[in-house]
Amino acid sequence: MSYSKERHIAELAVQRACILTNRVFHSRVKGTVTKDDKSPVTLADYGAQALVIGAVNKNFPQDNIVGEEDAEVLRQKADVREPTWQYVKETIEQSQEVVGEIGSINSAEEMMDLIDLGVHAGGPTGRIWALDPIDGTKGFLRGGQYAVCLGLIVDGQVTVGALACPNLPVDPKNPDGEKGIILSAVRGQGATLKPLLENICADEPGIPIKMNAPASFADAAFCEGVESGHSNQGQQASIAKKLGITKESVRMDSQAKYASVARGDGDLYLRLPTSMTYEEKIWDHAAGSLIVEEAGGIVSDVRGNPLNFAVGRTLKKNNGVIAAPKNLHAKVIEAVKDELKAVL
Ligand SMILES: Nc1ncnc2c1ncn2[C@@H]1O[C@H](COP(=O)(O)OS(=O)(=O)O)[C@@H](OP(=O)(O)O)[C@H]1O
Ligand SMILES: [Mg+2]
Ligand SMILES: [Mg+2]
Ligand SMILES: [Mg+2]
Repeated sequence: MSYSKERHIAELAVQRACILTNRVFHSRVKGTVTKDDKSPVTLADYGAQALVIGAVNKNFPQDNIVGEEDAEVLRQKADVREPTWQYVKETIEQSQEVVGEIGSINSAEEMMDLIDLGVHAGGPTGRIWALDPIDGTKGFLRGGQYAVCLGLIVDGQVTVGALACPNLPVDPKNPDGEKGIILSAVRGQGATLKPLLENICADEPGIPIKMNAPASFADAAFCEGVESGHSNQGQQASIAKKLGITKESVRMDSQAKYASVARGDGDLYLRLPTSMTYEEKIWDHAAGSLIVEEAGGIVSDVRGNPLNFAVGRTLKKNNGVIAAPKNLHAKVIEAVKDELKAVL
């Protein structure tokens, strides 16, 4: 199968969601709510989830969806529901040209029902879309990196991925220049990049991207997360030292890290667990990991095993994530295993 329709719809869906997230970012009211796990969610996360699921459901009504958010707060709190609905409505009005392809949403009730289609349990069979409506919500709130991330898992394997990164520069050599890129991939067909424009433009073909293949670690740069609670930065620094990496790490939020290594801004992505009981979520890695693999890299857990997307809403068979060029991955895993020998 070519999966060209799935890729096209995924690209349109994440682009439309970014119109909403951008509007919310530039407004005073973000409607931030703290979830049970103490992490933040904003009305932009809810609005983006409704818009993306609307697009998926219109085109692939039989498919299952695993989305990070649910509509419980919106059903209880009119002061979160109403502004979210206003943003969703305005975003659809502002992107009329794609309503024919990715649909409209006609009421706050319908918006909440769409958000709640993301409850699927995941698993080894069938077609399952994994959606992170805003990955890096903390980064989004800080004005840092964030991403709208959508992956299609077919019989347990990530097969299509689209990643919109509104705050990554179009030209990495000009970090203060124009911002916003969209990356996508289909397994076996490579990964591409194009600018994320204000007016949705999905017919533009993307430019194929390739990861770097640095000859040695002395030339390599690694990226890691910003939040010290999300990955073990101390151990990451120690691994970098063991490998002979001399450059400072680049810290950024969200799957923008996968995007950066996929297009060659950086070479490695290290995400060592802060706790061996934390289960990474499939929506935090589906799209990004496929894009890195299709750009020529290897993505694994800290033991070197492939990420297993077939076991539910989390990657419970894995710990941590390592993304590296093919020629360096085995050496990185050796250093990681040495660093973690007390717990592995
Ligand atoms: N303890 C722990 N360990 C690992 N990961 C965790 C943890 N707690 C939360 N999360 C998830 O981290 C997601 C954000 O990842 P980032 O790469 O942006 O983290 S970082 O802020 O750059 O460090 C974040 O995704 P969003 O909620 O979509 O922002 C969470 O799903
Ligand atoms: Mg979250
Ligand atoms: Mg996330
Ligand atoms: Mg999220």
